[in-house]
Parts: sequence; structure tokens; C-alpha cells
Amino acid sequence: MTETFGARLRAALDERGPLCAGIDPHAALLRSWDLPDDPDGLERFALTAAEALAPRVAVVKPQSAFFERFGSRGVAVLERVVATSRAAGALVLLDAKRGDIGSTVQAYADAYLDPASPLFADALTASPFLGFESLRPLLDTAAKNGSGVFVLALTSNPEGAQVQRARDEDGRTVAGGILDRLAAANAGAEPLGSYGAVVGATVGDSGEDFTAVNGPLLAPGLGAQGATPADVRRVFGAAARNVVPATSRELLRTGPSPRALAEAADRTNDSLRAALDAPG
Ligand SMILES: O=c1ccn([C@@H]2O[C@H](COP(=O)(O)O)[C@@H](O)[C@H]2O)c(=O)[nH]1
Repeated sequence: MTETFGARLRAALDERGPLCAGIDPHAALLRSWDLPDDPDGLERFALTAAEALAPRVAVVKPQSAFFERFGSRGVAVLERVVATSRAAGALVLLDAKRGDIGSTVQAYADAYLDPASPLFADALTASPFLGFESLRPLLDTAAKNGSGVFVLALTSNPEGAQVQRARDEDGRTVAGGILDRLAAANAGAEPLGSYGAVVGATVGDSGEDFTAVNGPLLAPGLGAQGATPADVRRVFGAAARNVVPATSRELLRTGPSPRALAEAADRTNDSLRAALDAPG
């Protein structure tokens, strides 16, 4: 039987630490590495980052938008980044935040979560704002192929609160409803469910019980968006062991030296381990 994404992620986090290294090839970062903002520069940047980071972190998270901006040549680079990172032992979470009506969501599932696809990744980020059940084809395809889905719940940007903290007629927030549905989808999964929530490290006290999700909690916002390892600990409380804190720009700014990138990843992982292991 195929090992679940949740089981693979649990093992990777225990072995390599919690850090998720984002690969976001911003034009400004390419310039700061003395690379042209074109497909060749993108390739040098993204593969240098993948080769330096993927052997040491549990999860690599390429941001699809920065590859798509170069059209088919950019997507070809993304395919190489995914393959290089997986070959180095990292799990790849493709950050593309897909969401649509169910029949189109199935096509996204075929594109990203089917091992026969050139863009097959271990997991994909998804947007539930067309209705959580519209994501069902992604959840089912992930279950079939041992891959994962991370659903946006409380995003790290300040504008997210307007939608995500709105309340329904029972007084439950939109984000809370998404967490409840993830908890139902992960019920009984051991050691960890394969359906994760995206909850920014910047969100402060949300009043949510993240342990009930029984799945991974992707926490972007560390570094460039202002959150610290201590914030990650505060936001997630007793669910700290399931948190996967993500940082992109802060880490990538330490390049282009592969050694500097690797050392920065190790330092960040050490600080996160210390913060997340601390008593709550
Ligand atoms: O709530 C969210 C969901 C996703 N992201 C993505 O994470 C990275 C953050 O990059 P930094 O450079 O570390 O700020 C980026 O790809 C976002 O699209 C997020 O920030 N918040």
C-alpha cells in the first residue's frame, strides 16, 4: 500500500526539522544574486536554491507564480526544481493555491497530484473559497497517490481577515469551518493526516484549536512578513509538533553562495526547533 503523505511528512519533520524552505524567485532577488531577470537567471537561481536547501530541509515550497511569469520556459524550470528537490530527499509542496468548480479541480489534481504528470509534487496548496467540497477531487486524488493538500484557512496577509474571520449564522468563523472540515477529513489518520491547513505565523491569537485538525499546519510569514519563531510557538500552542513554518525571501537573501544558503537554513531550523520544543 502507498505510504500516506502525512506519514512521509511526519518522518521528514522528525528527521530534518520543521523548516519549509520557499523558493520564490522574485526579480529583486535575481538582481541581488547578479542574475538576469530572464529564464536563464531563473534557472540558475532556482536550481542553486534547490540543490543547497533540498538535502537538508523536510519541505521545499516553490511558488509557482514566479515560474509562470516566464511562460513555458519558466514552467520547465519549475519541473526541474521539483525533480531536483525530490531526488535530494525533500518533500515538495507546490504553492499554486488552486481552486475552482469541482470538474476543473479534478484537472488540477491530474496536473499536480498524479505521478504520471511532469509537475507531480508531494503536495499542493489549494483555495477553499469556492466551497470546501469543491476541493474534493484534490483530496481524493491525493489519498489515492499518497500525496497531500494544504488548504488556506487563516492566511498570513492582513487582508485575509475580512473573509476568513467573518462568522456564519452559528457564530463559527469561515476559517474555523475550514479547520473543522479538515479535521473531519483527517479523522483517525496516524501518525498525521495528509490534509493540511495554511495558517500564517502572523495571525496572532485566533482562538482556534489547531490540534483538532490532526494534520500539518503550514505557517508562512516567518522572516520577511515579520513573524519570528516565538510567534510560531504562540500561534499554534499545543499543536506545535505539527507546524511547518515557511520562509522564502529571508532565506534566499543569504544566497547566492550554496554554503551560505545551507547555513542559513540550518540556523533557522535550529531556532524553530528550540521555539517549538519550548513549553507552551
Ligand atoms: O497565507 C499565506 C499563504 C502562502 N504564502 C506564500 O508563502 C510565501 C511567503 O514568502 P516570504 O518571502 O517568506 O514572505 C510566498 O510564496 C507566499 O505566496 C504566504 O505568504 N501566506
